[in-house]
Amino acid sequence: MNKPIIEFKNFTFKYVSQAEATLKDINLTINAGEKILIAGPSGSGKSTIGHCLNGLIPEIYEGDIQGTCRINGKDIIQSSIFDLSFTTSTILQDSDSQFIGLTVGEDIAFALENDCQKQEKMQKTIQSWSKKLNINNLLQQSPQALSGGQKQIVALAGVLVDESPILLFDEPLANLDPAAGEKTMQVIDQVQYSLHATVIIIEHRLEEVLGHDFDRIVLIDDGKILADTTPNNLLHQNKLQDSGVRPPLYLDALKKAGININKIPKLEKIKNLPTGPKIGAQLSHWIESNSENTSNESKHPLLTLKSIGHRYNKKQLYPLKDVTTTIKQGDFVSIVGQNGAGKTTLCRAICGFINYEGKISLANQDLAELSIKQRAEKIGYVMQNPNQMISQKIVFDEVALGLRLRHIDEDQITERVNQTLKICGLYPFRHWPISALSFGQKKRITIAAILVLEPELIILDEPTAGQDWKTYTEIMNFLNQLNHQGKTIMIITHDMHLMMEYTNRSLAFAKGRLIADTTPLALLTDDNLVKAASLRRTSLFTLAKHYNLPNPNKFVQTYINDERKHLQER
Ligand SMILES: Nc1ncnc2c1ncn2[C@@H]1O[C@H](COP(=O)(O)OP(=O)(O)OP(=O)(O)O)[C@@H](O)[C@H]1O
Ligand SMILES: Nc1ncnc2c1ncn2[C@@H]1O[C@H](COP(=O)(O)OP(=O)(O)OP(=O)(O)O)[C@@H](O)[C@H]1O
Repeated sequence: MNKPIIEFKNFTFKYVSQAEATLKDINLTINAGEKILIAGPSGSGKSTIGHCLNGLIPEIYEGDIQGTCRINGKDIIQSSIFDLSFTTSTILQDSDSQFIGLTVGEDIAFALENDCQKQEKMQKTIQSWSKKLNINNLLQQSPQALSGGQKQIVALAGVLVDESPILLFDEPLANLDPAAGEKTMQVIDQVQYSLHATVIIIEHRLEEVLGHDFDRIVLIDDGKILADTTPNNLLHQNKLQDSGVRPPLYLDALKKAGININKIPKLEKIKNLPTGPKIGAQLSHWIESNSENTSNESKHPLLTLKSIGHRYNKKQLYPLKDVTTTIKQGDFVSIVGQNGAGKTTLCRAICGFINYEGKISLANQDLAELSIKQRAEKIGYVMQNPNQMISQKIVFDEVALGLRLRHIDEDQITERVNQTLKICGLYPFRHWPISALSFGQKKRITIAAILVLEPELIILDEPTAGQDWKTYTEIMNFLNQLNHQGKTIMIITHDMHLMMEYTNRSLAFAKGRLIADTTPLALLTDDNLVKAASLRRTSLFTLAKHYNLPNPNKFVQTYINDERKHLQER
């Protein structure tokens, strides 16, 4: 078991187009059968490490290499992508670029066809994996007709059927609904157990992944390894926060309540936290001294949806149906629920990208009377996949495009674009080619390109998916600021804490239907709704339960109030 399968020795890599090395003097050994989490802020080089494991470096992404990187005993300089495809299976962050087959079934079969498996065995393998991942009803569908989360799960199946010794997952949870995310982590655990595979997961959402066991966390910052240790050791240090990775919420809650977490020996699982009365009493005291209810009831109706429906084709199992609700001026709405439930479809209808049943009005004007361009002046839409939105080569030009199309004066464009780039943390990159940026950085560009237009209603499809904590906070604080200035914001998200902390209202979807329109807290407290909409409670609820706090909701609310208070002070 202790045989190294991945060995980086004094490894430095510089992309051809970069002036500086992206990976700097990496020394990392991973043994066969280990399960490793690679965490670090956006642009720190996590995916670049992944590219070395699957041979994209140096074959596709050329650059200067110093030191060595050996995968399964072979130096990557001497291996081809083809050689490494037998060793490493990769699920990419951007699953769109991963599809080859015409149907989902064909796509999953592709890896097996490469291995020259018999048709019958292939069918069995595909059936078994698609059942485990709950996608057997999608096998005949075209991969391009899947929702964002469905694509992610199909890409995952394509990787798992391959049964390679190294499984590399680059942000596997980014687009999954909370229940599917948890299921995926369980499936990865099972695969590792049954295949004795080496599992490398690149993910910065520790809240979602740390409930599962990892041998080590490798923390990367600015191309260097900042820590390579057990989750428990790392949670006792401040390195995560210092490098901009958010620790799990329950640890933050313990700290906020004045509990010295360094005195607690085992931190990585809530169930292992000491259960004596002391911590519970301290948490209860914190709740009592901090409870206040914040509500910002908004008044004027802005967007009215009446019986909205859309069906892509006759085969569609659960078309969007009968969505009726009114979004008020100044609302900050989260749209949550199951992968494939129709969230993006609803937003496409609101923007007029697709035909729909029913009537949509903005401030009493029927939107059907407007052209898509006129609609876009009033409603800004930030899509899920940045690659579908980007059309320019240089960062500044991409953000300036909308203003240029509207013939705004060039001086004003420079001022507005620069201001937005600063807010989105992209100002230093303004003259960069977009192709040289990380996925997370590209996502931020597309948000900047919409924000710069200052529309009346902004709809964002998972703006924080794949974003590190710093960027997440920057983006959400910026949206929060816009919301406080009166802008109405709707946000599709699978991040339950984001929903709780930032939004005042949640629309929950399942199987094409709007099943709840309520406050985030009320939604997450209702067992039936949580199950039906594939949601998941955050670790704050689990902590409250672990300490038998009399009112878990009040505890969660206290945490949120505290976070909001700090937000206002910033
Ligand atoms: N193909 C490329 N060509 C040139 N530079 C690149 C390329 N891909 C990445 N980089 C550079 O390497 C840096 C690290 O990128 P990488 O994708 O490894 O980061 P990451 O830690 O995975 O980030 P994220 O969490 O945002 O995906 C980026 O800042 C980018 O400038
Ligand atoms: N272009 C398309 N053609 C045919 N069917 C589609 C198309 N786009 C989406 N669908 C189907 O419509 C349903 C709703 O998709 P939608 O993208 O609205 O889901 P979603 O709730 O946004 O999911 P996710 O959380 O995974 O992004 C899904 O079952 C999907 O397979």
